[in-house]
Amino acid sequence: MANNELTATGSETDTDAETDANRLITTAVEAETTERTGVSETVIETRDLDVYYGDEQALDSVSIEIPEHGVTALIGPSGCGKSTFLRCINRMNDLIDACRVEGEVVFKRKNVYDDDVDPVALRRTIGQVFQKPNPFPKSIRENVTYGLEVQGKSATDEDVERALKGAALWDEVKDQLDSSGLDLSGGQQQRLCIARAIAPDPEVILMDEPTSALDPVAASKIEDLIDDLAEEYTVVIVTHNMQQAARISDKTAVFLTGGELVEFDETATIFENPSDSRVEDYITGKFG
Ligand SMILES: Nc1ncnc2c1ncn2[C@@H]1O[C@H](COP(=O)(O)OP(=O)(O)OP(=O)(O)O)[C@@H](O)[C@H]1O
Repeated sequence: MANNELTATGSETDTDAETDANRLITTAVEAETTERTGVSETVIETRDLDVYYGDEQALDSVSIEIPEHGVTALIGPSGCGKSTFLRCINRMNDLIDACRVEGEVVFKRKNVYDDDVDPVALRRTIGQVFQKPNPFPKSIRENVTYGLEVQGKSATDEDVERALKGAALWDEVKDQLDSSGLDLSGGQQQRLCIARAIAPDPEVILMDEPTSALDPVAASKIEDLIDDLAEEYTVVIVTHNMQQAARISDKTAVFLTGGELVEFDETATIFENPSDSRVEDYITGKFG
């Protein structure tokens, strides 16, 4: 959990730990080198989104406008509905029988829950990368070409090279494209999954804690990659790591227990000057 990471700074008292946590986060915000400023169009908008698993409500009337390009981070304590929210965007929740969605998820002016939306096609336009790298037990090349071939398109060598370069993996694997994707390291496997997600040329990439199963060096490479991807794609990322959110995101949404979206703003504002005292309490480690 982020709290543990933030307080594992050798501080002797809670107050010291809080100060250290704030300093770490502020430094991360200040250190963010890529400033993607300017007005961006909304690409995903949810309106009064409620989600239930059986009788349990997981999201409570969430309305948000996510801008095109850049990185939007979703943070909040365990069980507050971050992954549920992410899965609504490309209808991955359809695969969970007990899940019921009410309200709207508008992607480029179209409600993705309209009857005429094909969820499989939607998931190619809104790709997803999961917490644990999950390459197919196939060659590196086949992992990348899969997304194009299920659309009935033949994938060229150029397509493979483009996707692997886009995922910052090409130089490491260009001489072993026919080896199994499972023989790669964890970090390389995650970049292969990113290459697979970008091969069909999506507009949005959803990432659910994409670095939490990786060592710090591999995680740092993925963070750099996310920064590059955000030039071309809209990236929405769930993270438990507040320093990571501060480092890599342009905007941050804070969810709290009960599936409530409490605050959504520029990342610097969320970490340095949040409006809601519950956000400040969460960020300074008072709960969560
Ligand atoms: N497949 C499911 N079936 C039933 N309940 C679920 C399912 N997935 C999530 N939930 C419940 O919905 C709520 C929100 O869960 P979700 O995984 O979206 O939260 P989260 O903020 O992503 O949590 P974490 O940070 O621990 O991953 C929780 O109470 C969880 O138990």
